[in-house]
Amino acid sequence: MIKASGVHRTFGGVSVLKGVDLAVSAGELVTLSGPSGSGKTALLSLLCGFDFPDSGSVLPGPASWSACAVLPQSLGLASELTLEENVALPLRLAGREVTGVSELLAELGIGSLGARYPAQVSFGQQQRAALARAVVAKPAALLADEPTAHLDAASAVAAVRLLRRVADDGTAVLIATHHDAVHEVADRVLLLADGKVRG
Ligand SMILES: Nc1ncnc2c1ncn2[C@@H]1O[C@H](COP(=O)(O)OP(=O)(O)OP(=O)(O)O)[C@@H](O)[C@H]1O
Repeated sequence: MIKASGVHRTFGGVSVLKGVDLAVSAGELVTLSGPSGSGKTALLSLLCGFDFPDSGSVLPGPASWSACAVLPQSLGLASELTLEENVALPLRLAGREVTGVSELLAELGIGSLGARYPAQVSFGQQQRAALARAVVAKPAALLADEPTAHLDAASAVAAVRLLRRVADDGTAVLIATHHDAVHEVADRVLLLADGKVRG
């Protein structure tokens, strides 16, 4: 479950989020649209506990990869680990068997790059590895910020198909995106504008 109730957040005296309410249930894929600078990234940061609201409450907040996986715009891959090791990380941290890593990389078209380090692949390839890392542990919640922003059309199709399947398998998925291809597979499309969520 992903939830925001009455969330307010001000940066440097500018009120960006002015009472945001939203809820995403297990098995639901919800997209968040809104103009550049409307606060989509700020809201995802609050929901995953990277930041804290001035008032109001959020779920899940700070959590493990298995409870809430995050695909930030900056990706956050560990530079000292190969792509394969990055993707395996949530499973290792949870003490779980490492399985499904090469299948995910292959599904996203980067099956031959698993032994490379992030600096040795393109940003779009890094983005696909970060997506694989976000879904590998079948998290209860998944927050993705512009997950197709750096992908070509074919790679974006594979990414969108994977995100939809993850939701169908029971994860609550919230995606900030400008891409129609992602909105098209959503159960609901929300709009963040003037500091509030509608839709
Ligand atoms: N840590 C911060 N410190 C100061 N201002 C911030 C901070 N985080 C966000 N902001 C401001 O909050 C507003 C919303 O930014 P945010 O990145 O959330 O927008 P966005 O909707 O994700 O935009 P985009 O679609 O371009 O990614 C912007 O005006 C931004 O400058």
